[in-house]
Amino acid sequence: MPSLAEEICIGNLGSLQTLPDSFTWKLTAADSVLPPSSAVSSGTVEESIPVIDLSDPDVTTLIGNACKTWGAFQIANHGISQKLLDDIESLSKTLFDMPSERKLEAASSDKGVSGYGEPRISPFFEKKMWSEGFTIADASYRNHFISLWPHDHTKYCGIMEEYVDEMEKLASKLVSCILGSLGVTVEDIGWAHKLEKSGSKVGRGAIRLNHYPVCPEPERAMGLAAHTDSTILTILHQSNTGGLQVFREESGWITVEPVPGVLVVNMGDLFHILSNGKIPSVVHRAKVNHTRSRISIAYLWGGPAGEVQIAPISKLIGPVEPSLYRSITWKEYLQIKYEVFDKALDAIRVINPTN
Ligand SMILES: O=C(O)CCC(=O)C(=O)O
Ligand SMILES: [Fe+2]
Repeated sequence: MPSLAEEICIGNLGSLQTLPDSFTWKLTAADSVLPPSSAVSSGTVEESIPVIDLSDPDVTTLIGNACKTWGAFQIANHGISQKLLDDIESLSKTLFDMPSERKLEAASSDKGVSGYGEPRISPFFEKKMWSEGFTIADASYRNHFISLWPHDHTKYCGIMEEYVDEMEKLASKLVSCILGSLGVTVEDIGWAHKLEKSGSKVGRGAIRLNHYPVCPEPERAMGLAAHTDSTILTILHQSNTGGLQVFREESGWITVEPVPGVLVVNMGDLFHILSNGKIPSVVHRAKVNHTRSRISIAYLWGGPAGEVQIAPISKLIGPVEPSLYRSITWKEYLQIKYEVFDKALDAIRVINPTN
C-alpha cells in the first residue's frame, strides 16, 4: 500500500482508484459542455472550430473568419508528415510511461522552465490538475533527455529538433495568412520584419508535452484548467482521445474532437494585442477520460526576445479604433500574467484612450 505522499505523486496519477480531495473540482453548470444541438440551436453558430485545408484557395478568408469567431481553428494539409506526428507522440508516450522516480529526475529546476512537472498554471488554482507535462524551452532539455534515455537520447533529440523546426515554419506561414486576413503583412510589424530580414527568430518557440492519465472520476476532475496562451499562437497535436475544449461566450464549452493528422491552432494573447483586439485569444482547457489516457503536444510560439515592444499594429488603429493596449515586451507580459493570470490583458488595456 503506497503512502499518501506517494499515492498522489503526479507521476503515477493513472494508478489511483479514487479521486483524492486535492484533485476534486467543484464544477458548476456553466462549466459543463453543452450538447452540440444547443450550441447550434440558433442556426448561426458553428458546432465547433472549423477544419481548414491549407491548400484551399479561400484559405485566408476561412482562417480569418475562424480567428475572429473562435480565436482558434484546425488545419489539414499543413505539410507536417504523419510520421513526425507519430514520432513525437510516441516520444511523449515513452516518456510518460516511465516510472515516477525516473520522470522526477528530469524535473524542471526552480530556475529553469525546461523539464518535467505539473502544469505551469497550477499555482493559480486551489485544486490540482489531473495531468503531468514536460516543457522544452531551451537547450537544457538535452541533458534531461540524456538522463531519461541514456542509450536513445540522440534519436529523441533528433525528433524534437525536427518537430521544432517544422512547427516554426508552419507558425510563421500561419501568421502571414492571419495577418493577410486583417489586411496587413509582416512588414507592418516593424520588429518582426526586421528580425525576419536579418534571419533571426521572430518568436521564441517552446514545446509542452502534456499527459492526461485515465481518471476514476473525470466529471469532477480537471486535466488542464481554463486559460489562454501567452503566445502569438499555439499549434496543438492531440492524440486520438478527445479532451480539448474551447470556450465561446455564445456557445459555452465546446469539445474539439480529434481528427487524425489534423492540428489545432489556438490564437494567443500576443496576437490579440497585435490585432488590437480583433482576434480573441481563445480560452481553452482539457478534460480527462475514464478509460483512455490522452497526450497532447503544444508548440507555443512566443514573443520576441529582449526589449522588443509589442503593440497593436499601427495600420489597425485610427481615430475610430484607438489602440486598446499599451506596448509591452514579452518578458514584461509574462511577468504580469504570472501575477494576475487571466486579468493580464485587462492590466495592460488603455482604460481611456481619449485621455
Ligand atoms: O491538452 C490540450 O489539449 C491543451 C494543452 C494546452 O492548452 C497547453 O499546453 O497550453
Ligand atoms: Fe493552452
